Amino acid sequence: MNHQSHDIITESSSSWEDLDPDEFLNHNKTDDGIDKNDKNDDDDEDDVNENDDENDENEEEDNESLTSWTQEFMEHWKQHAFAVLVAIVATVAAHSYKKSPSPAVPVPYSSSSSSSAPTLHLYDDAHEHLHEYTRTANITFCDPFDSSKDSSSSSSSSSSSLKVMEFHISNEFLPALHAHYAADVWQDVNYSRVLTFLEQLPSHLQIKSSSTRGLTHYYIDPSIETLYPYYNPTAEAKMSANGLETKPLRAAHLTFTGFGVKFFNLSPKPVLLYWDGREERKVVGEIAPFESLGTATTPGQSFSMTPVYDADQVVGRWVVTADDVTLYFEPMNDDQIQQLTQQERLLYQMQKLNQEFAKHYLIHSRRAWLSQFPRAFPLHPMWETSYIHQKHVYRDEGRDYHIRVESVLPKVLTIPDFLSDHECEALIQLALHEGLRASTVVAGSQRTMMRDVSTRSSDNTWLERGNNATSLTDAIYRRAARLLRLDERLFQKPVDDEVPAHRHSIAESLQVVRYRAGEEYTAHHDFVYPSQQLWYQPTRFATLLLYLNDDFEGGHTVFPRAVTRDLHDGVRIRPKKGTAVLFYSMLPDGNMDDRSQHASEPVQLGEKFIANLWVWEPLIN
Ligand SMILES: O=C(O)CCC(=O)C(=O)O
Ligand SMILES: [Fe+2]
Repeated sequence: MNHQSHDIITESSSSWEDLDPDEFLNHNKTDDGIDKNDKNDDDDEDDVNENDDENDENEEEDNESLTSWTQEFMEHWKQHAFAVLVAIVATVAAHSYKKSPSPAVPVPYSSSSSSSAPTLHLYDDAHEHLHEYTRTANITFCDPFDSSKDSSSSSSSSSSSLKVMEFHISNEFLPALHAHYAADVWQDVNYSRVLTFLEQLPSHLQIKSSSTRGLTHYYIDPSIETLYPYYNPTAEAKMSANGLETKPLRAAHLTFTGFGVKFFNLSPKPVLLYWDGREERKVVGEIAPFESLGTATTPGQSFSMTPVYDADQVVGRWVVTADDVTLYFEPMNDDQIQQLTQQERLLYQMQKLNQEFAKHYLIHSRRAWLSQFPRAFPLHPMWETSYIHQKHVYRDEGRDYHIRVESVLPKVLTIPDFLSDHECEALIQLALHEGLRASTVVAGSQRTMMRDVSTRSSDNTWLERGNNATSLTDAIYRRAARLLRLDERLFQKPVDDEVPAHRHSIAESLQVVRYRAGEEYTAHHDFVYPSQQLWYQPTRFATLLLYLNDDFEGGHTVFPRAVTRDLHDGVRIRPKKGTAVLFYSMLPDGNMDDRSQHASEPVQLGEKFIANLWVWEPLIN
């Protein structure tokens, strides 16, 4: 069985330093021969409560197997050095899987069909895309004393948008790191085993200094020149007093100033987060102890926090700016931290570990870390978005589909004629038949749904695949899977009572939305912020937005933060019946893409119909 190596090096070793980034990136995909414990893959689908029950039942058995597990864990880490060696070989083969193909020299406005034929990722069964999953897949650790080489500068690959980065973890947070590695060995989907056996979590790191050095990769924003490879500064030169001056390319200054913020509750009590308006405050959501909650906002906005059961006692207030978007409610002093239960202390440390990583990520990438460390890089493939207006063509069921890159930062692509007129009309009829209800937005770390007309004023309904006695939705799911280059079986719902459940889905039901005149969806992100206790860190990875009509005015889809040379309002897409918009909410380094923020402008006249198909990574929550 394949399992990724856990790359904590306790003794001075130069082997990892010699890896180039490609090797480093993939060397976790090593068969190190360690058997995982008995947890069946089918457990992946269990929800949190089911897992709790199962854990109670298995507690005795678990206690017995703990010693052998500990040995296994020890063995596992000892084999590290060997794993690295094997990995160097393995990476050559694995190279193409994790990395986007080397960008060919861009040819402006031409079809690049031959280089972009879709490779479908087919699996023997629908779980296979997770067989090698570990949460720590893309990090590795090394001896802090071995500074014989400066890893951060040595290994960046010109063909890759990912660059090696070094980060440091204070030793006080090492138990949290051990917990994540233990979760990998246990495949502990909700950390219930980790939290039950935390006294026995092995601590194998013999660290002699005050911090541990780790390595991972971060995504580098392509430069503005990269986005316009066909830009000719000489052709656009202008006359000045001293003669001809070439015009450098500059990114347009954006009028929209919004961004995502993430609030952390580093206290053992649940709290409520509020958005403070001039006259009233609105609940954004509840944040469970040691959990977080994110939302989209604008500079100068005030947020406040109260205990759940005392709305008058404000315990924190923040006026947000784009420079500081991860905000902590951290009321405990050292004594209070010591008084926490062991479970609470571990959860606290896990958040502190994430915070420490986030600082390093920000320094390197200049982006806020909105995911939870450790977060594996996305397993799903992404279409190459090397430059604006790049084109791809792929063939599906006997016809060509043309893709055009609308934006690189964020990654937005359009596919005209993805649906036929007849399919668009049939989907609208199906939705009307099902009945449309007031749209809601996700709120709180418990992810409850709330109506908020000031944000999203539309109506919607959900169309399940196959459950509508029609092959229409089924055909759309199949086509969407092929566009995303994913096995269409990953888009199937588990069949009720199927034992063992051979399927799980990474796609939500199709959501048909209707906007009437005046209705809109203000700038938001489609990704969600998963609990730090979820091993898979499930979140929305990509959105496929389908325009079902265009006989209305207004209602453009806007990416107000898209980087271009001249569009101050970002990229605006005029709805066209049958066109699909595909955009990614994640970056290749596992971070959420803050720039993926988007909106539906108000409809001015008539009614706008769209369908959303959300695809999750690495699986649906
Ligand atoms: O209607 C649109 O153009 C955007 C819809 C959207 O962003 C959503 O439903 O999440
Ligand atoms: Fe959206």
